[in-house]
Amino acid sequence: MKFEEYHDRDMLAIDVANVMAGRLENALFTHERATLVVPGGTSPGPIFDVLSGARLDWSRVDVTLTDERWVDESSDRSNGALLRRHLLVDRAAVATFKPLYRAGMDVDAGALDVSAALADHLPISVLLLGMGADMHTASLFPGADGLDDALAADAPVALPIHAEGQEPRISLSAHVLDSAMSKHLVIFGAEKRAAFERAVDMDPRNAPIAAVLEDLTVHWAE
Ligand SMILES: O=C(O)[C@H](O)[C@@H](O)[C@H](O)[C@H](O)COP(=O)(O)O
Repeated sequence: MKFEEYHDRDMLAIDVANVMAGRLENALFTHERATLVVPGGTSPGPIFDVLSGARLDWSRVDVTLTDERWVDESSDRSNGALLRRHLLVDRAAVATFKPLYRAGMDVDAGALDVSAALADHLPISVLLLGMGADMHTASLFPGADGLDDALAADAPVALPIHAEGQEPRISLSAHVLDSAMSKHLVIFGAEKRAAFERAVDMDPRNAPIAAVLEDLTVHWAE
């Protein structure tokens, strides 16, 4: 695991976007298509704004999310809508977006459908993760209903997660995230840095980020 510290969030966004673009390009040298998986939330937007302009063959890139709130894209809670605004624009507009939300399905049925839809697009070529101060990543929240299943080695690709205070969520499973070829975590601020430093020695059931540490590069700014 590597820990990269940046002078500020703008420098981090530019560098992380550049690293991710380079890893996508490398994947496309040896594979017909590449799979890019990114989080929602408030941290990654500036990275997307830079990455979307990267000069690479986006027509051969499949983009999906680490997790999604089980809401329509018209909701301001939708991670899919966030991607359409910030990542699937500019040169990246021609990438193939594979949303996790399924209108007309409940999250259980949706998770089965997503698992089938993503099976042929694994392993992930480039993964960007976020993390909460509670050490959750994707929608793998400590104490959530569905977390133990999502941490299992034989977990399906995607699962429903029900966490206190959250709308129903769908999340990629820990082993799918952990098996990504290039893995990056973006966290900001002292609280999340301290939480991450505690998490590395914790049980993933209490600190789900601990389930995806292998070969992870952490990108941090105040
Ligand atoms: O649906 C989401 O919210 C994200 O996918 C989630 O996994 C996010 O990465 C963390 O909650 C951190 O969120 P912030 O970047 O907003 O702190």
